[in-house]
Amino acid sequence: MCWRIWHLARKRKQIAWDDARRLAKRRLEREQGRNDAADDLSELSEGEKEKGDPNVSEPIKNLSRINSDTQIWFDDTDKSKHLYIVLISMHGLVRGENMELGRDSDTGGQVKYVVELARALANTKGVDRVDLLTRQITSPEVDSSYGETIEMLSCPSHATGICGAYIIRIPCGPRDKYIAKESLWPHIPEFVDGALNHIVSMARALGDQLNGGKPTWPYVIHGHYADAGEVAAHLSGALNVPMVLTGHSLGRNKFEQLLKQGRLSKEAINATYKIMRRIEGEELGVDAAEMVVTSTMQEIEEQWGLYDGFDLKLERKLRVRRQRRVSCLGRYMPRMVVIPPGMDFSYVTTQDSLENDGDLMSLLGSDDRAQNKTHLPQIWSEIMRFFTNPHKPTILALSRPDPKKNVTTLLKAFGECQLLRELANLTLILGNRDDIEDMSNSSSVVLTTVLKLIDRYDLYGQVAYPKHHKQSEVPEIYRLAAKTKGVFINPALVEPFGLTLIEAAAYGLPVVATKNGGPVDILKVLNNGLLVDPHDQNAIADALLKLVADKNLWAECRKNGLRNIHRFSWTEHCRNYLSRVERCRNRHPTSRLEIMTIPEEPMSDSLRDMEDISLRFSIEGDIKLNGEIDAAARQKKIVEAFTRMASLNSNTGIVYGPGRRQMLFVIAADCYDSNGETTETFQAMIMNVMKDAGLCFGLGNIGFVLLTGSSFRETMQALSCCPVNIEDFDALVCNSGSEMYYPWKDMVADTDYEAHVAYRWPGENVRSMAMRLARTEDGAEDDITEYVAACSSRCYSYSIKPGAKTRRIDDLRQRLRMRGFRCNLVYTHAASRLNVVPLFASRMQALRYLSIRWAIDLSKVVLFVGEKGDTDYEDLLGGLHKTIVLKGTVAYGSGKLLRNEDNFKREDAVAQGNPNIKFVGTSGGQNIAGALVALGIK
Ligand SMILES: O=c1ccn([C@@H]2O[C@H](COP(=O)(O)OP(=O)(O)O[C@H]3O[C@H](CO)[C@@H](O)[C@H](O)[C@H]3O)[C@@H](O)[C@H]2O)c(=O)[nH]1
Ligand SMILES: O=P(O)(O)OC[C@H]1O[C@](O)(CO)[C@@H](O)[C@@H]1O
Repeated sequence: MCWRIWHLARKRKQIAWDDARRLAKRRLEREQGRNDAADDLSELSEGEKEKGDPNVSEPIKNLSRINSDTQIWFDDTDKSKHLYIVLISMHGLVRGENMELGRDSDTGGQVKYVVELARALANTKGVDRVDLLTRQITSPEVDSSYGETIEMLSCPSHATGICGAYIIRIPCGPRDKYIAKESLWPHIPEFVDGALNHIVSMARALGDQLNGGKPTWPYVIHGHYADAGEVAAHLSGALNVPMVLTGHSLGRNKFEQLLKQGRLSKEAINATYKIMRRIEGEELGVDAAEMVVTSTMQEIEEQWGLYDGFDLKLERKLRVRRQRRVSCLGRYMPRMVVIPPGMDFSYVTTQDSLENDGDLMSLLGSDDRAQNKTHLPQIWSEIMRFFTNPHKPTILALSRPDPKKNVTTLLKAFGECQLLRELANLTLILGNRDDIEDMSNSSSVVLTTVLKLIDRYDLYGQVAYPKHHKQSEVPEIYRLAAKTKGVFINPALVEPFGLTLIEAAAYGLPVVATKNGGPVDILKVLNNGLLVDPHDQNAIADALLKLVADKNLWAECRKNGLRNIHRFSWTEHCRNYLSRVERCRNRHPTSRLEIMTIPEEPMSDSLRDMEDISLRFSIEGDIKLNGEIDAAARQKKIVEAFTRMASLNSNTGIVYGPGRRQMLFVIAADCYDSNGETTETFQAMIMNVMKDAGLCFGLGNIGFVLLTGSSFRETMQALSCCPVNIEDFDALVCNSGSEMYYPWKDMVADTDYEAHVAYRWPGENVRSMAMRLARTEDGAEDDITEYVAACSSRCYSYSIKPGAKTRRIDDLRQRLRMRGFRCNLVYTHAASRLNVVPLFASRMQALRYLSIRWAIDLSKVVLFVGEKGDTDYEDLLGGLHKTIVLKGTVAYGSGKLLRNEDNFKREDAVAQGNPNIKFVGTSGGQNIAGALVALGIK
């Protein structure tokens, strides 16, 4: 026993020591990065003063507006915009009515936030349509409403009851399973492709309806939480439209808090919460976002401030340079703005602000109506039945059953404070449950601990913990607590914002709240309660006692909360939000994306679908104009038309350049020998794929694309040894996705594509820095040198000396981020070469670009790869396309230089058992044909 204790203590010490070392190292690296950047940016030379930053398109006089709270949306100009806005909240069970908040740790404030935001934005002048994209879940474990492809959000405040806000459900991952947010990561590429299909169809349909046939691309794509932040980054890159990010809750912060608790090692935290994968999603969101919306200043300074890609001082410095129209030397930081969420006041009544406890008296049996309690909310009796003395004030805690909400410390505080137990009851609303055994592991641990603590302190008759409540009953729960002159408490270890605090204030309930996170800012505005250290149970008990026992303080806090709650308004949020988005719109989709493909012979199905799309919009128009039209029947029709529209692309063939194509075969096998020279397997593999394609489908029906890490010149050289015509390729994508050429168009480079991916490219500014940072500390000067022959304006290539050590991709990317440089990095040629390309350039993004331009359904694309490849190999495996892995074609990959496996594992990036991937033994015809049959495409 002694030995075990000694061993445990030693282990704890070791964890603490390792973490301290890790943190110190990171801090040092960050400091170095910031100093580097600060040094470069410190002087504004005469030359720089002349140069304008290419990323700044707005005139200086407008820039001040972004800092101004007085100028708001549509103060000044054109009110006849037709904006299409895309919001994404990937995880959780999202629906417009009867939300299942608190069902598990995925279903909380964010679900409510995004649905209310979608409604409020759609209700704002100038906004035509808002799509809230989320994951479709068609599992018997959950309600069938989560499997509906489209849900029209009702808007009670709108005269017609609808406002143009929709929830669009995109399938990804296993169709019949609910997947917790921690396990969604490998399915992100599939969600991106599905979302892209939807957005493109919608942009074209809206364009037909409102814009004379010119697609109405999203005004902004807004990702919520790390997972959707990553989705939004890819989508905004694919379309070149502005991106906004809201974190809701941040991984680095959660990680630090969990380490501080000292119960779990870094490895255990990572295994449970996939925290490093999540942090990378957040960093990528910061790389790509024009703007980050936060709920409080604390979130910017103390939470986003922990990220490699953000530094408040550096961001300010860059902003000043932009305002002075001085070059930012290729560095970029997103603008962070505080726009707190609003409250849905439709459930708040004037009674809530009045001193009136009549209903409570009747519930408690002390007035004339005691015999007739039927008019009282059911949930009141559900709570009151727990209490021996229901006349006491109730302390209310309402949260998801998540360990970080820290209700166990609250129970200890209550259980161990005799005076508090005498003065008050405690009500715990912790989601809904039928059987604790059926809850997710973390939720059932919370509930079990709660029950054990109630038993330990013998709190029977003093604590209520009802099993069920509906969303519509939540206002009644706050109301009841207010009527008993109770207090709301949020003791979370860290609370990024805290919607429950503004809800409590709106119903006249004073609060005690954690001092870690958003509540600090909320209480500054509302001044309706006390802040506490959530780790200190005595402080919690003292604060509760103060508010319960001091009638004047209680009344003062109630009054302040009610008086100031209007500061949290969705209408204001939207006006402020749109004004700020308007100021950061420096990127626009290339006009190439506007090309609509016309089927050679118009298909009757397609025409019918087109009619349906128009029908759908006229239906919406009807509903908006005449409230009396039967919304339910219309909704059904809309869904039918929408579903047919979604399949529109797949019904048409692909028509472009050289002719009509039914499918696209994309060759992306990285065939290099150990020296990085292209092997003969490359030519043999191309020949076989083309031969097999011809045998299966007839050559003219298949389009071919090559995706490679080689330069254009090297690619041409390698293909010239191939007994196939270069013109047989419809496109060559070179230098790891940064350049695109069309052999059927005199081999010209697609300059639109280059412009499309160039956004945020630091160009010459990163050229020598990338090389310097890629060397390890103990490396020699000539370990890595520029490989000029492969360089181009959008790709810097570097040779790596055989046997030399270089930094892994994740390490190098982190160092560049710390200096404000945003790039995509790829090791290619069997790790003998590094390509530094624009952030939005990649082989996968090139494929997405072609899919939009040529109106290709991505599920009709077959990608041929080896068993390994360049460091972007993993990116090629996920998505809607099919993949055939040609075994034995690639002997040497670059994968070992991708990332430190301590960070996150391959299974957090690539979906296991993906049915869209088939392996074939050799590239022989029978095998490829067999794989195509197995993939359901022959
Ligand atoms: O049993 C429950 C538990 C919660 N809720 C509701 O769910 C929401 C919970 O929101 P919040 O208290 O803000 O916490 P989280 O669920 O953790 O939400 C995340 O996202 C919110 C919106 O950004 C932020 O306010 C939070 O700080 C952040 O942790 C509130 O509307 C509650 O009324 C219920 O209806 N029933
Ligand atoms: O940081 P964590 O623990 O993942 O949790 C916070 C998140 O939980 C949820 O609130 C559920 O709504 C997320 O959507 C939210 O943003």
